Amino acid sequence: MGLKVENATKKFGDFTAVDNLSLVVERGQMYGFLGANGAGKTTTFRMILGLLNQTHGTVTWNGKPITYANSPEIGYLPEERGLYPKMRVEEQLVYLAQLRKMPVAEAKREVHKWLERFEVPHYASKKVEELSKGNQQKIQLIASLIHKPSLLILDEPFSGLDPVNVGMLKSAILDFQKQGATIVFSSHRMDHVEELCDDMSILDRGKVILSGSIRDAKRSFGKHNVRIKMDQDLTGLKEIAGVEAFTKTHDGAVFRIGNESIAQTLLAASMKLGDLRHFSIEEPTLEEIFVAKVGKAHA
Ligand SMILES: Nc1ncnc2c1ncn2[C@@H]1O[C@H](COP(=O)(O)OP(=O)(O)OP(=O)(O)O)[C@@H](O)[C@H]1O
Repeated sequence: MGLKVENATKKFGDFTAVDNLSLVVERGQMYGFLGANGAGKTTTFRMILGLLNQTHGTVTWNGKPITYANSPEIGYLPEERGLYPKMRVEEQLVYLAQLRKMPVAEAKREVHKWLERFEVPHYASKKVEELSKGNQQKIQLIASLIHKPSLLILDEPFSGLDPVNVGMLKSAILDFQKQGATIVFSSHRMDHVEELCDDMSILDRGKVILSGSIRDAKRSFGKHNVRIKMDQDLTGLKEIAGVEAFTKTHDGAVFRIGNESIAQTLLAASMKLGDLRHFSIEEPTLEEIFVAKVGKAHA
């Protein structure tokens, strides 16, 4: 059960935007969908939602194809956003909830609950076009989940938001997952995906090039980062055999190593330079894995 995409392919003329893509998202999971610009994320979402017909393949939600009948179970925050600029916020959200079979009184209660939660209760009677981009995004998120869907698909939900609003939307999405929803979201921000998801897929030119748990991806990547904080210049240590990358930071440096034994060499060498304030061996970040995998696929 859950969301199952099997061998989905989408061609636009001769161009294959999504190529034989398969993925499974278990019920209750928060799943990250990553890929460079044009990799095929939005096209995949549109196929899942039935907004685009796939050239081949099948999509099911809890064992059934997604059709008009089960569409109230689904929520979608589209990349191109889809609010009516001239319509007032409350009127619009209630209308959208009703389309997904929610009774008016309940929809009104939910609208006010969400506007309060997002600290914009006074926007209920404003037209969408009067709101800033970030505040429109809050309304768009409310529109996608007000009817309490069991599957929520979010295309870049945090783009264009300031850090306070990112935090607000993240916590709302996490709470929604805790209530049992299955959530799939795309993002170019690997740190958001790392923070929120256990599992993910990385898409490149329409194909899945890495998928599974983020923890496994980190373990199998076989690289570590050594972070050293000290006042002395650490540039010379990048010449140590086994150091694959070196990044200066405001308070020291980070060294990428392919073998953990190099960490001991770095520790000994840095202690010779002076007083060490901090030394740690860190897992690779999802961003490093993404850059390495997508870069390798293009080499
Ligand atoms: N209607 C269409 N007709 C022709 N080509 C299309 C159409 N929609 C998308 N494409 C192409 O399919 C590819 C995948 O696009 P898609 O929007 O799915 O990528 P994406 O991963 O969502 O990108 P981004 O991160 O930039 O939003 C792109 O090369 C795009 O130009």
